[in-house]
Amino acid sequence: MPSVKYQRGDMVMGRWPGSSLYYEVKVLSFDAKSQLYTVIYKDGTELELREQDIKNAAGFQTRSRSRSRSPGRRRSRSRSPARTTRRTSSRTAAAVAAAAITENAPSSRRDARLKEALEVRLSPLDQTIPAENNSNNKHEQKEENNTANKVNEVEAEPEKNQSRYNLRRRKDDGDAKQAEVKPEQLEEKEAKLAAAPAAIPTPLDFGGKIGAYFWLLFLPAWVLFVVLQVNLEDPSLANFPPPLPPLETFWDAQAFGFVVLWMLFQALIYILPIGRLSEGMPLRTGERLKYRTNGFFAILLSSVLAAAAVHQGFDLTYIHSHFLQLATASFLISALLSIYLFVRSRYAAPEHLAFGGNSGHVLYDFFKGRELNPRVKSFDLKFFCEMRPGLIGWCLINFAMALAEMKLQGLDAPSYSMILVNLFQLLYVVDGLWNEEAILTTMDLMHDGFGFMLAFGDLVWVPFTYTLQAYYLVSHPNPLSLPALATIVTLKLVGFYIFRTSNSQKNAFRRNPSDPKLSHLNTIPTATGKSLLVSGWWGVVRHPNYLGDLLMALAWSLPCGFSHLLPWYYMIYFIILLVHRDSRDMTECRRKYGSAWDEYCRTVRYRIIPGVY
Ligand SMILES: NC(=O)C1=CN([C@@H]2O[C@H](COP(=O)(O)OP(=O)(O)OC[C@H]3O[C@@H](n4cnc5c(N)ncnc54)[C@H](OP(=O)(O)O)[C@@H]3O)[C@@H](O)[C@H]2O)C=CC1
Ligand SMILES: CC(C)=CCC[C@@H](C)[C@H]1CC=C2C3=C(CC[C@@]21C)[C@@]1(C)CC[C@H](O)C(C)(C)[C@@H]1CC3
Repeated sequence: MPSVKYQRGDMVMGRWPGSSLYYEVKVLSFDAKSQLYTVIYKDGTELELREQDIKNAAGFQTRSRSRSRSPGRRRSRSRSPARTTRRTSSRTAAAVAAAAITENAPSSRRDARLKEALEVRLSPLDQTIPAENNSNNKHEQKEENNTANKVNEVEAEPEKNQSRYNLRRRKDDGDAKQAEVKPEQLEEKEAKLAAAPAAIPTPLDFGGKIGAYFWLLFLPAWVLFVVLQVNLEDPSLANFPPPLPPLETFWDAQAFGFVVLWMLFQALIYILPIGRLSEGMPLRTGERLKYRTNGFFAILLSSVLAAAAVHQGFDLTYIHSHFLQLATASFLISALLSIYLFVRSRYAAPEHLAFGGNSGHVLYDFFKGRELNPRVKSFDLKFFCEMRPGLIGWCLINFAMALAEMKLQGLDAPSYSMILVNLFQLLYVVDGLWNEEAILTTMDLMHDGFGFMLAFGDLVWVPFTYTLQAYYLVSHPNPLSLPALATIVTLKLVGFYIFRTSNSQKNAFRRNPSDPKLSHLNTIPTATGKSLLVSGWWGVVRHPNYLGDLLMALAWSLPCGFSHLLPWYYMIYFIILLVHRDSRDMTECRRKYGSAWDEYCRTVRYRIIPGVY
């Protein structure tokens, strides 16, 4: 080692990056080029530190009980960033370190330190991950996991340490004078580190606080607008403001009753001990929740119920004639549910909140959702709402629109356009329910809190705006030529193929990275222990599933023709939604995977449309 301040073998105190915690470490080497020391903590964790993050052990006061213990040794009372246990399993070291600061620093210093902590980058050390590992079928052998579990392995067998991390600041923070806090003063607070990721400030999505006000007002207003438009002979954006019906027409006790009954019926099916119990992805706490994935059974039973109702003489066109009242009832239920979710989240343990789910802005948190997986016993509210009442309701409403079209147009059978829209969307929903387990690896289930956005999205937005094409066709017939029909069907099938195979590929890989069926795919390892697919569909664009979904959306609008913009609403909304979702996901993945994500983006250059975007 060249002549530098600390020599190989020196026992010194190393600052845990982004925090004011110092632990005893041994210097392993110094890299003159990067000016970084590689140090090893007592639990076997290796990090790269700058000189100013290292102090002579002599400068620290000693107390026999705990001073010289490494983070990994303080079993009983504290957890260190370096030795997060399974309770904190999916947190990156940077996140943990950031949480440490929120707990330890007085508020005046806290912001500056948090900023610094969030600028820490976690990336794999090149020398521990040979270049050929980067992209040649080396799926990680274990269940996808994380820093914490790796660290646990390290503790058990330090000599087999495969998980080194290189923590560097993105920007040099110049005068980062850290108040030294003695380790023993921090023990109790450290114990809380595992629990506080939601407290880490993350950039606010959706326009932040002001955006939340806007969306809370705009989304219901937009649903009202389109629902009122679709009834008009000539729906247009220019009809603004639309003629509002009298206030009392919005409320209909019977419609409300039907919506409640529908929800209860779906809830009943959900709790039936029929169908698989699937495991969700590991949570921060290391826990894996179980989900009853009997969605396909639910849609079958719902179809039987619908058929029985028609058979018994129930006129399903009621749904068409009471659309506004049913939408109002669903809106009320989603609003009540959102309030319940917000209130219960105040009592939720911090580790149960979504990352960034505690911004401190009441309205923003209410909108975005705080709790990640709110459950009443084993009843998972987010999973249920996302997959059942709204999604299956969407098909029921479409079917009712087909009946309404026949009734109003005096047809013996629904039009081709109506049949296409019904079949295409039914296929989409049935596929989603058949592959219900795959939703457990989507953003909504893994990252997003459950609040107004999703409650309203699932219970109002999906059933009452995704059905607009069918509703539109009831009173705006659009005959289709055979070539047009064949083209639309082909488009739908191509889109569906891309959508399904790419989603299944990712889902299978996340569930079992060493699945032999995927062994031909190349991957990039990340410091979290998870890898990223870099060939197959996920090597074509970064969101192949969005591409397939967009092609399908196109096939849903085409049968409605080009006379009005309204049936194209879904397509336009969907482009905006997916582009925004892609950028949210990029931010989230960059946070999680650091330089490995950048490498993925360099390798797979386009986001959704190859060669275009
Ligand atoms: N009809 C509708 O209204 C909507 C439909 N959708 C559809 O739902 C489906 C799910 O969408 P969504 O949840 O947004 O996104 P994805 O299913 O694409 O999930 C994104 C996550 O996948 C993982 N990932 C990203 N890149 C890779 C890679 N190269 N290799 C392995 N894993 C990777 C990351 O999570 P990690 O690494 O943590 O596993 C990332 O956060 C899509 O098909 C979408 O089209 C979505 C929204 C609305
Ligand atoms: C503007 C607003 C209120 C947005 C909320 C967005 C939600 C409507 C969507 C977010 C992700 C969704 C997914 C589906 C439906 C729409 C929402 C809830 C989905 C269940 C549709 C069926 C698919 O097969 C799917 C399971 C992949 C999909 C998952 C994401």
